[in-house]
Amino acid sequence: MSLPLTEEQRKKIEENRQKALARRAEKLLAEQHQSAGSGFSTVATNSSQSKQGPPPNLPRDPSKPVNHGVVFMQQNLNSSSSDDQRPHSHSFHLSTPEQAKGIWKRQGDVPTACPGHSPLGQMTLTGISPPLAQSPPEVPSQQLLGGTLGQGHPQASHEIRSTPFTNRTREPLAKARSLQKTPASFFGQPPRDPGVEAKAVRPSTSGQDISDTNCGSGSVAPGTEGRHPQKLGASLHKAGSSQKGTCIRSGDRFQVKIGYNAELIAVFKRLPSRSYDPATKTWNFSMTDYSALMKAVQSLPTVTLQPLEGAEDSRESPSTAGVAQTCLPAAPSLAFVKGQCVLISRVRFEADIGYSEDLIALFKQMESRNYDVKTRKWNFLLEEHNKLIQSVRCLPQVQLDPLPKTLTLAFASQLEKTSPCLTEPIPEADLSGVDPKLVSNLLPFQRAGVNFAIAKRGRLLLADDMGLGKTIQAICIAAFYRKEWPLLVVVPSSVRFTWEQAFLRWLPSLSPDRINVVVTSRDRLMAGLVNIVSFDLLSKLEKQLKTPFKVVIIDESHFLKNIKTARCRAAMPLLKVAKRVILLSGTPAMSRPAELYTQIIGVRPTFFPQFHAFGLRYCDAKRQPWGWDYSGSSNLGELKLLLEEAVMLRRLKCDVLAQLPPKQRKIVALVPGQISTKARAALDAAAKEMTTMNKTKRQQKEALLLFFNRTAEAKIPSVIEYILDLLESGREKFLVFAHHKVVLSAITRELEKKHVPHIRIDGSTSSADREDLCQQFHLFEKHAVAVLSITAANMGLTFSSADLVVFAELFWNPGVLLQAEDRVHRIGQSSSVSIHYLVARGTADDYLWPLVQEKIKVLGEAGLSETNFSEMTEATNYFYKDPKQQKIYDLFQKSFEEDGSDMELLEAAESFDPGSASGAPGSDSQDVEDTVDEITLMGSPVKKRRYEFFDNFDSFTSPL
Ligand SMILES: Nc1ncnc2c1ncn2[C@@H]1O[C@H](COP(=O)(O)OP(=O)(O)OP(=O)(O)O)[C@@H](O)[C@H]1O
Repeated sequence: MSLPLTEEQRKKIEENRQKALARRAEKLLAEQHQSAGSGFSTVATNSSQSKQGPPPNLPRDPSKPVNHGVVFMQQNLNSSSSDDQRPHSHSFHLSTPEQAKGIWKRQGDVPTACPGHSPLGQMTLTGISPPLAQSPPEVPSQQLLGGTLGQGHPQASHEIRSTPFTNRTREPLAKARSLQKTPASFFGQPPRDPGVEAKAVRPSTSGQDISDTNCGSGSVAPGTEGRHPQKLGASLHKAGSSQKGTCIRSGDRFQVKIGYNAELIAVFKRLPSRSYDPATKTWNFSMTDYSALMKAVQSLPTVTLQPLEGAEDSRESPSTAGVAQTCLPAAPSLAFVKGQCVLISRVRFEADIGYSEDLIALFKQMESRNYDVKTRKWNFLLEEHNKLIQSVRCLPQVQLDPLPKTLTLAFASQLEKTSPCLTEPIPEADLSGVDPKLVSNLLPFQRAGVNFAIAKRGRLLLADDMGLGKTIQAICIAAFYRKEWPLLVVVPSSVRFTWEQAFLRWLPSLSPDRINVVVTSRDRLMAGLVNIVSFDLLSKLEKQLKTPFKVVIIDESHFLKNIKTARCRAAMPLLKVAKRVILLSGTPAMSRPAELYTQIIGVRPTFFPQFHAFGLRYCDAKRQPWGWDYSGSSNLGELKLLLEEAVMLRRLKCDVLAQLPPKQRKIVALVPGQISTKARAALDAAAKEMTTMNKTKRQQKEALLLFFNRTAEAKIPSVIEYILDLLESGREKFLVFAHHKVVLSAITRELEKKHVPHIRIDGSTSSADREDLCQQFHLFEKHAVAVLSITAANMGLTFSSADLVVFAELFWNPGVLLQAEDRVHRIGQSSSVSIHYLVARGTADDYLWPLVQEKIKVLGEAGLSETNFSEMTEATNYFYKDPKQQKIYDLFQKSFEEDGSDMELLEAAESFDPGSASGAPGSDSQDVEDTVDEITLMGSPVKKRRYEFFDNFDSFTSPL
């Protein structure tokens, strides 16, 4: 076993070795000069050219021999720091700026023509990239980095792969790599002493060598010349055989992690700030010695040191700034990092970017800096955003994208502020010009909503949860701008008349004849002061518009989510020119942020003028073989902040529950236009029958029953349309009560067709099944509909997982209706319950509804009901006052109140067959089929089945 060498012995050996190397290098230099003089380039030069060919556009003076400035001088460590004494050889110069420019342009095409421009993930002698600061403007940095595939910062390399230059750079790179593996074969010579090879091609660091000229950097700024690339040949040899180590920053010093290497240790020992840590067995140095070390390492053929990440650092070592500039190969491409600023609160943004030492040094100069240990990201006050971005632009190896312009505009006040203020109070709007009835009825959160809208100058997306009273708020906001009317209200067709009722209810000052409900495409869109139109009719009528509406309300604005639809194409131009835009939706986006885009630009047309920019930031846009995929989501926190700041107001039911009544009832006035001609004729005939004189009591009741039954069949299409609108609006779970089997069947058939999960409970459902179905409904995850018979499912069942009940039909006994409502409004229900009564004008509903209201009132007076329907609904003026109508109403009232004859009526209803002219059992059902087929909502024929209304009869007839 031999004893380890002493330090002195090692030193001696090393010195001898260095001398030998220097002698061999000198010898080689002489040989090279000889061959240059005879018109041949160095071996390396020849090889390089022969493999890659001369650059196609490279201006070249054929009279000048190509010499790659090969340097053979042994580097003197003692003088390395500032005084580079290596000889230079410049036998090829670009003499004109055009030549230089041409070369830069060529970089992407022939990257290895300038081998030193192959940037590195780790610094070896393979060549050092020129700093990006030196890059001519027309050459993207990625292009310059083209040779770093897979070696640089992951993001940077990703960028490179996605550029068109990638393919062009791959081939030469592959060549270069293969050269690295087999340098000898590349040079067409047997392997040589790597040390000699390395030195043989060492470029000058103080002057311009051949690689400078090839890269067109003929006029190099003095301070940056040290960054010039090394010769390919030298690096190839070194990369193939060197021992690899890393420099690691530790406070204001750095340590070198590497295995034992005698040459290196000799270098270490010459550095004044050296210190050896026996615990970690590593050497460490002051930053002032960094550049000297790196330069010295360049001359060691057996060592490759990965530099400090992001090291450039003339700042770090002012005393050796000159050294760093001349000797230290800067590492812009090595640590190239790319990222973006992202908003994280109303007043702060974070830098979402990879690690860069320079960048962190810069972050630390920001007064408002804050490091989030959880996200491991730095964040700052918005007011420092512009300053930070400007400073980062000085770091060539960093690309930090600023916040998008839309955000800087939306948060302009925060960007300019000197002291942050989290919430600025929204001023109380002066509503003295609005009908007092409306203003006094606003709940506190609704009033706040109106204030918000007016603070936003009447342009907003009011996205309150369903049932929170968006209608009353929208009417109030629009009324605030009444001087700018006529007003346009665009709504789903099933609620056109509900809106009319709401205007009548809340704005008594508005004469009913000033309201224009557009029903057909022949109607005029601007006939009223308030014009209510469906989405679909709008797209047919918008051409009528000569002057734009200044105030526009869009109900269920998520109907505009698809920019390609006719409804969206019709509405968007109107919103762009309108002064006030009030969008209403309880579910502005049901599945992805892309759905919000049209609504955002509806409110703020200048935000994200290109959808693609929006898609990239918030929809995680990805390029696919077929185009861009915008179905994802990204930066949602920022999107929410942007919406809340400038576009949207959203309150959830749970936020304002204390202000809400336990039940909110709403009358939905169904569109008469949707009752087919046949159904209308049948209804008219039934109504006429009722008013015919000289009828026996029995005949009167039969006529009434027929009218009731005809009403059911006439309402089917509108009912189904309303249910589908609810589903489209994102209503998740709700109950639909109906009385006639034909209605229940039409609904379930449609739900089946649309694959909507649902259950059905009617008189034919056994007791055991009822419970199971109830459970099934609870377990449905997303949307689901329970289709229930008013009389068979109004008791004993709990559906508290829903908070909406829809009555597709009215029933003359309000007790039954209240019981049905309470399937949802019961223990276990934590929300305010919404109840929608679908009422069709010109049908039996005209009489049933006032009857129900009247009865409830009586019950209330008797202390038997807490509910007063008329206070909570719009349709208080529903009742027709003409004598004929009055007669029918009286008939209804009498028939349903006299001698507890519900049983008799129900029996008659049970035997109703919608297809029969008389309503008598046994007739075919062609009539109702035709009715429904006309609007293609029903598929199969309605088959008559026995109704079993009476399994709950006790509860039905018993008082509340
Ligand atoms: N301040 C109020 N005073 C009296 N009734 C109100 C008030 N606010 C809302 N309502 C009633 O509550 C019911 C629900 O209101 P509205 O239809 O406007 O809710 P919404 O938010 O539009 O719900 P959706 O999204 O389901 O359409 C209506 O019958 C409405 O008249």
